[in-house]
Amino acid sequence: MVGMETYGYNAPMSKKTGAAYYDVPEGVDIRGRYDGEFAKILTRDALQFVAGLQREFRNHIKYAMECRKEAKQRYNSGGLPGFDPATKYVREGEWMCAPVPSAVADRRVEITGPVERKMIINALNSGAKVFMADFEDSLSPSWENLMRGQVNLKDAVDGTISFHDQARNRVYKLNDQTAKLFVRPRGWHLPEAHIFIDGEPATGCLVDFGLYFYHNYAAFRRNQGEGYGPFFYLPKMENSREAKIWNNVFERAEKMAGIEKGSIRATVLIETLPAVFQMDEILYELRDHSVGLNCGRWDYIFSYVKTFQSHPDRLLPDRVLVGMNQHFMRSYSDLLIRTCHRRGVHAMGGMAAQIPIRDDPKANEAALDLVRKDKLREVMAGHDGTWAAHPGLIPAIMEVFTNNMGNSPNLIKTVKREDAANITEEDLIQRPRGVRTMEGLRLNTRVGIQYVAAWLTGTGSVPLYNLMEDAATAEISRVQNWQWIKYGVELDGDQLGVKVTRCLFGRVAEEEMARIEKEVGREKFKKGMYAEASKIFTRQCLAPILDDFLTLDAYNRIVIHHPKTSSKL
Ligand SMILES: CC(=O)SCCNC(=O)CCNC(=O)[C@H](O)C(C)(C)COP(=O)(O)OP(=O)(O)OC[C@H]1O[C@@H](n2cnc3c(N)ncnc32)[C@H](O)[C@@H]1OP(=O)(O)O
Ligand SMILES: O=CC(=O)O
Ligand SMILES: [Mg+2]
Repeated sequence: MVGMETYGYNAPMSKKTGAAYYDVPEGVDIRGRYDGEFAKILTRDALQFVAGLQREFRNHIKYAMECRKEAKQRYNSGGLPGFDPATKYVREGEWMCAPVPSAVADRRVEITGPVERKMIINALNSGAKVFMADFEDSLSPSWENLMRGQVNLKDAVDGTISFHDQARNRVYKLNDQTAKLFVRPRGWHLPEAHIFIDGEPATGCLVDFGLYFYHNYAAFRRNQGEGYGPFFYLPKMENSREAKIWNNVFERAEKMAGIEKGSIRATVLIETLPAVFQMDEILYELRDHSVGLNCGRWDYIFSYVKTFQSHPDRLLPDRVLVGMNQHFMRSYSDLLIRTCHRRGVHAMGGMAAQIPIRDDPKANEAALDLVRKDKLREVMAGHDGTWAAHPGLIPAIMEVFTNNMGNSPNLIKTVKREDAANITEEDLIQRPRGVRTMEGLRLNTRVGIQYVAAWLTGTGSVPLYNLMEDAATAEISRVQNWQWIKYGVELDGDQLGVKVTRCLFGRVAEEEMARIEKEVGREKFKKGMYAEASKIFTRQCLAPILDDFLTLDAYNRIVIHHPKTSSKL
């Protein structure tokens, strides 16, 4: 029998097995591993709150997911996404979002990263104005990662977080001045298979939001938000009806906490193609709770392919060629700026994928230069701030924004971008230009497999070939391969007339696996999950019907139920 102290003081213990289990409210069942630290998060009251959210909103969420399917069918039958005539009055109406709280008026550089303990401390200390703590693109959503993430965030908000790196004998603690914390829960589509509510897996984002909100709203408002908060980033929405659900979730949370309506604030990532036609509508639904929109450029590219999966006339060139200089990407960023500033909130830029290259000063300078150029384009266009993937990039990005923003904390009032009012539906979906090459196919495959291998072993963002890779960038590799195979595209950049076939892809996948083994070394390759990753990735690239998300299939491989030590339904 395991001792009580291992499990935390008040843990209920099974008479039969002597094992501790979570104390859950009626209808809630926890199937994840028991841990005394997790039990401080998974309290009866916090779970009651999450279950309340699930019960109130589950039918709305199901309906919203059904609507996504309907829209997909329309696009798959040749339809194009566009502005909704029924909500013209919202787009043309004169209304404003609630004023931006002063605690987050200045967001010129935001660092992002998974909710890992050391990274949270480093990010909060990084000198960035905001830290976006991520349960999404950069986190592999294992039970351990999610629950440790909640523990870490609670300690961070309390100000007590520390980390002892034993190998380096270094202790990490928070500085006096830290970045403001935003938390990004998962997207609506992801279930949390370790928590069942009324016999069904909980909605992942309601678990992330609910547990974090419940445990932190009071301390956050005291220590971070100057009376506002907590603050959130909301990912992967496709339609304003999804924003409306979030708005209702926020109102319910505020009521439970007894705090003013409009306390919670959120920035929505515009990172699906359908959502770019709904930006006003999304802000409108969240107008009491909004602090802007963000150009989630990587998922946006993924969504372009997904939306046009049945449109062989809109195939992507090599992934490296799909940047912000493509007309459809620039139009999206410009319209986002105009929309946000017209409604009085931040228009945030996106992530440059470059990271510092430690062992090659020349390559490092070239990477930094690309980041500077990308950020200069953003600030000159009117973005109020942007994302950094790594603390080493912050000084350069800060300098670019500070030198070009004047003295104000943001550009909301000063850069209106009225010219962007002329952006048309066609501008927003214009075919990307560029060539396709064998190296493009190979790189997608090599990156996709290595990313999935990392994800299966608990790491959701990795450095690969000097770039940051996460779930969004890996999705581009997957769907681009799928699209090229499905339509048998010619690799026109190589001038060899080679067409992408299932057979060619099979050979490429084999050869790239051999290359990965060589690069990572035989030992690591054997111990890692490369074979499983290759199976998942290649199956999805070859699937007759495109899977909606890479991580939905892979998720089944990281779910670990512990029926003996968990709670009882
Ligand atoms: C498409 C999107 O959604 S973008 C947003 C989601 N993606 C992300 O947030 C990616 C965030 N970035 C990362 O995860 C990391 O930077 C990686 C994986 C790309 C590279 O990480 P590493 O290989 O650890 O980088 P590196 O070894 O250079 O790190 C140096 C130090 O910086 C820290 N660091 C690196 N990135 C971050 C970060 N984003 N936040 C905080 N600290 C960081 C490391 O922890 C390390 O700290 P230490 O010196 O105290 O040990
Ligand atoms: O979440 C950000 C993105 O680019 O995707
Ligand atoms: Mg994203």
